[in-house]
Amino acid sequence: MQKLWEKAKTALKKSVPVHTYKMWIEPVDFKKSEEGKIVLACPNFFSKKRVQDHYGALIESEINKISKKPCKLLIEISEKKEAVKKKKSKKSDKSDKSDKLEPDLQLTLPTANPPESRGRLLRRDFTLDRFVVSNNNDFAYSAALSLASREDPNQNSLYLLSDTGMGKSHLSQAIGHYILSKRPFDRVYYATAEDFMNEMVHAFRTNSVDQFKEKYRNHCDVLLLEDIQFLTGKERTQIELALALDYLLNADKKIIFTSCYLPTDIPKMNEQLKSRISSSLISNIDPPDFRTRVKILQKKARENGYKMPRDITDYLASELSDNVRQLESGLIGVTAKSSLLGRPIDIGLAESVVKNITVNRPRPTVTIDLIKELVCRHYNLSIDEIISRSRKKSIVWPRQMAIYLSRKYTEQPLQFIGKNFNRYHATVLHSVAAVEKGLKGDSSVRKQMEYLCGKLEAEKL
Ligand SMILES: Nc1ncnc2c1ncn2[C@@H]1O[C@H](COP(=O)(O)OP(=O)(O)OP(=O)(O)O)[C@@H](O)[C@H]1O
Repeated sequence: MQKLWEKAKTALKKSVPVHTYKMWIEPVDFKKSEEGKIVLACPNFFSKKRVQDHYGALIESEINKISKKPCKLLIEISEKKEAVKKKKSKKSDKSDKSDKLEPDLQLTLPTANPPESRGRLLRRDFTLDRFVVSNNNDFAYSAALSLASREDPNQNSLYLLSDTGMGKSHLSQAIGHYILSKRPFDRVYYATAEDFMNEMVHAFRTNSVDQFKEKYRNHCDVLLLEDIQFLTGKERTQIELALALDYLLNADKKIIFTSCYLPTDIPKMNEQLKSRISSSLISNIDPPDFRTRVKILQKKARENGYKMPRDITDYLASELSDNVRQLESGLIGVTAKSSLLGRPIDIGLAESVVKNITVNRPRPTVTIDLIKELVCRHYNLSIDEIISRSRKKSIVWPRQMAIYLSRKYTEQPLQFIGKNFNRYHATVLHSVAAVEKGLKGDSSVRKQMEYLCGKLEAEKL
């Protein structure tokens, strides 16, 4: 039967994505077999639940295919963990009769003292299990998992890039949890760039610079550093961080940065730091499409025990398209309102919640198409020319103006604007910066802008 499980594992390896196999199936061991039953052992409660819920049927069918007879699958937690759990509960509180293992606690369950806590605490709910993977984020997800599993020895750092509320923090913290679950003694340090700066300033004030440097350079195995764009213009902090990164990268440590800007688009960032950060694998998280938004809402509703009718998740997903944070706010709003007012969850209730969330949105009368038309008319170009690959100055400048106006008036994500002009979102940022520069130093640019804005404002009214 042991052999049967090994064979089934080989078959499963071909039928699920690599990261799924590595994370969930590979750690499962054969435990025993009984009359018509096979018992497998998972390393902890969390993986047991995941394997059972998501892959149980698939595993059972592979086993049946190989053994050519029906075999019932049972999944248990491996005895090693059980022994640790029992020892722990005996030691801690004898009066506590509860044998239930809280799902969240299993994330680390080290067998001895874990390393001292460093930086901010990881949010307990920001786990891989709760992260919906879809076409908007699958590359970022796979890259993060590959970094955490040390699949590619040359990949030591990852840069997660997205507009606000798209899941950068969730994914980076989930990787922190994942690493701790696999290697409980890794020193995972989670901080924002602002935390880093504050700690540095504090160290200088209190004559403890050496400890500060030591901590980041020699006592950290994994650094999760959020909101790198905060360091714009913070020269001293940039120098210190660049030095710390040298130490970490030379020592093969793992780093995940998050930001809403590309490293090269962060203004006032010194070249040393920029080049170190730019050597990371840069992975975008795009805005989720409608189907993904529905999936996220359904998953979050399930996790929180909310009963959410399908027409309501569809409605919320179609109305709340800015980011995932907004979706969550819709979900919480609907359930809170329903329970506080004792009203059933229906479209009327959902509409009243959505109205409050979108109340500050500019009226969506100005569209990218309208901006393109206006700018083309003003500069005497065709729509084809403005979205072409042409680098002619007479086309590049109007294109940059149109992109700038799209950013200013439509509140569409960078990627979406980029797509409308056949460009990557980095070009959008570049165009916005170029126009801003022109507005500062060139009165003719200001005049052009005033004219175009006047036209668009009139359109809005
Ligand atoms: N793919 C996803 N699956 C499940 N939840 C998600 C997903 N993406 C985002 N979320 C949820 O949306 C909320 C916002 O995500 P998060 O804080 O990670 O965004 P962010 O990109 O780091 O935003 P910011 O740049 O503003 O810090 C979180 O509650 C997170 O759980």
